[in-house]
Amino acid sequence: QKTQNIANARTHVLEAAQKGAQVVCLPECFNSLYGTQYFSEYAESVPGATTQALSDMAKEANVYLVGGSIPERDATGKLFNTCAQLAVHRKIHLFDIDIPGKIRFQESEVLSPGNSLTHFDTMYGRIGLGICYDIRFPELAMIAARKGCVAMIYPGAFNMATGPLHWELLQRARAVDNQIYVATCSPARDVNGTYVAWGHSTAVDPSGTVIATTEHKETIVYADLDPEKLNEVRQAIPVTQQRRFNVYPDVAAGKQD
Ligand SMILES: O=C(O)CCC(=O)C(=O)O
Repeated sequence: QKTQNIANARTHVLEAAQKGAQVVCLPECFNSLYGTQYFSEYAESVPGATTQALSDMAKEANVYLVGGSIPERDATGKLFNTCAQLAVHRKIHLFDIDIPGKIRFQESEVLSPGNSLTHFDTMYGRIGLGICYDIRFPELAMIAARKGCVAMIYPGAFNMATGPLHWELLQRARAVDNQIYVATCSPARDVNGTYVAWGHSTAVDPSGTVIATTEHKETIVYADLDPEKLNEVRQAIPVTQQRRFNVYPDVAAGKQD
């Protein structure tokens, strides 16, 4: 299954590149099944076999590749949900929720959280990373934007309960608050799986408009990042220059608790 998932990723990365994509993102847990019962079985070291395969396919396709995420096992045996290509981002906020009658999921039963923010530089601008549940925490995108990121990318797998409620809303919120692009990449929906993903990989522009999206089947979603659009939005509604950190010093200081 893992080998097949990696081969499938390679096929799609090459196809995306062939159609002109320059930055490509894979879904959350793209090489494994998603569920606390599966992470240990699929986990591997970073760097490891999957990250090597990602490097190879990025080179072959000649793209910047955001490697979705994979279950990672570190040297001490701890497990993480990790995006491991270009930059290593370990999911900071573990997905622990309990909506009675709908969904209970406790990543923290088996995973440990990452403890640092991640961004990387490309020739198209600086890009920030988060994984799925991380998108619910506006601080990541806010800090990324303040560090000059033009986009946030979130590999993610929302579900049938929270997907319709919040998936698009959160992307548009992160985009409009920070006047950046936001892109998400979800696994396709498998109704026979133990975790049924919402799908709907999407891209949102800095004005908060959805510029590309899809339903729940396997596909590739394409969008253009336009530096002019960033300037236009930031000049028209200049909130990025109008912040008054002296009025909210806690935010300015990046206060923890
Ligand atoms: O925040 C949600 O509703 C879903 C999050 C999730 O599926 C994840 O973090 O993997």
